[in-house]
Amino acid sequence: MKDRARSKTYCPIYSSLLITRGGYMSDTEVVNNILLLLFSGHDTSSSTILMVLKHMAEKPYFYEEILKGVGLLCVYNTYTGVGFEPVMEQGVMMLLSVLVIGFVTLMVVCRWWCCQHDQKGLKLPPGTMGWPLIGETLQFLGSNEGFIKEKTKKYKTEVFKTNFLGRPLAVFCGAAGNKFVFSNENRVLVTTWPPSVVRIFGTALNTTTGDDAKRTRKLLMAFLRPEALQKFISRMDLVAREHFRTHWDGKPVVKAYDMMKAYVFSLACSQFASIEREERRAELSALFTVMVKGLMSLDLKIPGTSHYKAKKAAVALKKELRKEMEERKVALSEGRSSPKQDLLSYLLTTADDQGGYMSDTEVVDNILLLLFSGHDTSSSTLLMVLKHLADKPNIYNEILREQREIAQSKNKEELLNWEDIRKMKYTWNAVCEVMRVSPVVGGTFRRAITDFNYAGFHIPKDWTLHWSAHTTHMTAEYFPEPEKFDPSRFEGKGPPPYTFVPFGGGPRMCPGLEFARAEMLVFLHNLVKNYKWELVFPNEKIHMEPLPAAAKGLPIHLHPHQQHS
Ligand code: HEM
Repeated sequence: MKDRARSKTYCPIYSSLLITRGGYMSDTEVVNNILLLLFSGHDTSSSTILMVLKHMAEKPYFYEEILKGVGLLCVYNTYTGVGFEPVMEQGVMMLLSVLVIGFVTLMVVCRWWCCQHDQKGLKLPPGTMGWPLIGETLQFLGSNEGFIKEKTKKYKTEVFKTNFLGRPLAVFCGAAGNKFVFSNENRVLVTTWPPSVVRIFGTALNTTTGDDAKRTRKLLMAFLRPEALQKFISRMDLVAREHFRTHWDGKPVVKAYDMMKAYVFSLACSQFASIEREERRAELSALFTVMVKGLMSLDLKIPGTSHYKAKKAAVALKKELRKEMEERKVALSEGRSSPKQDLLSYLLTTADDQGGYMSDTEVVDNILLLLFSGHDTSSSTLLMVLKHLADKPNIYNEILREQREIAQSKNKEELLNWEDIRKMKYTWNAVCEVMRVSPVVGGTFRRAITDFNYAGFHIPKDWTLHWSAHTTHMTAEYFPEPEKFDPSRFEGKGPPPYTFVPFGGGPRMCPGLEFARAEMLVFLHNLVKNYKWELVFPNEKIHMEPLPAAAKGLPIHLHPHQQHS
């Protein structure tokens, strides 16, 4: 509060409220008093003026009395019913009109000032706060990409403000905005999620900050970094081959999105918790589908609503994962499981830098988070890849050429290895181009932990902040002819830093990037070398749930290559 006294430029209306008898009003008092004054200003004076006009119309010598210099008394008397006779003259009407217009203008200017400046009178980013309570939540959620594009075009600034879920939100635009957000974690901002999401994930990495997050990330990265993943590539290929044998081979039409979800979830189950039985994975997957669907919905605490169902599904999932964990502890103690078997064993047996171990709750919450991440992100990205490749035969043919070369360099039974993944350069560039034009995560949120300035604007503490992939990816300055699909953009050094951000950036960057890259490339290798495809419904609707999902499961006609040739 002392800062307020130091500020030289605060709004004149606010200033008297902020400094009183050597102490300061609390923020709540300030806001309540401003509300009271605006309310009083809104009705009392206008009602009085209304009465004046009414009496003027009825009482003839009212105007003369005002002219005699007893205006205030007249107003009072008029209000209390003491009578005058009407003498309506143009001069009085003008005087009153000026008063009314002046009053209304003052109110409008005050409202504008309050919207443009914070309590200290510092300049906030441009933008509108929408409707009371809901702000611009519906527009933001409805078309995140369109909303941000429109605002960026309108304000032409690196940051604009809006109101999301009843809270002020600053949206950072372009590479400079991304750089600021990704470089200032724990200094001026921290990652944030709605309380309903925090309650579901509990102690997992995405909901922790500061040293707790660093410690958890370090433990997870030991398992997810490229060096550690290398030995799992053959296992991924094995899962992929089995998946194609069971769900694709010999079928003329396949619901590709549903199948890809099953594939990535099988992999996550296998790599993270060695859950291998198909029926068990199906049970867990059904629970995940409910959880993911209601994760970001309003926490209404009413049975039947989607968040209520999501919470119940999360409780059931944690119960199942706890069972897996208890069985694993026994297996580890009896020597039936190795500490390196999968992520579950690794987290149970590996100490952090201080020699401490994750608690059981942390282990379960983090496995839940990784299974959740593995359940939807990569399958949504693959969905977009299949849609793009279906109508871009040139790109498909280049990928086929690369994948055939890799397949022909091995005998039929030999599984893929890390070196093969490294050779899939063109395929990865094409996937990157898909993620540029259709990123499945449009951006995430942070919270300001202190007041700060950005691009000449003041961002108050506790505001929510948002970085956006869509707008950056479609900026002609970074990606010439942004609408054109061109995988060669990623050749050589690729795009400049902070311009291509499908996995976020900085200390909160997606730790599953390498895992996702490997699982998507292994899948595409097995798909493209065997099949070409056509979309059954070329205009099939894509829903946001909250990640892109195909409304009908993306049915495709499969054309095996032998048939073609
Ligand atoms: C194509 C697939 C994927 C995409 C596009 C993606 C994208 C992202 C993005 C944008 C973030 C937020 C970064 C930020 O806030 O700066 C994130 C966070 C995260 N992702 Fe991924 N992800 C993918 C796959 C995966 C996979 C397969 C895993 C698990 C192995 C995973 C695990 C995580 C975790 C644990 C976080 C939270 C990190 C933190 O809060 O520190 N992701 N991901």
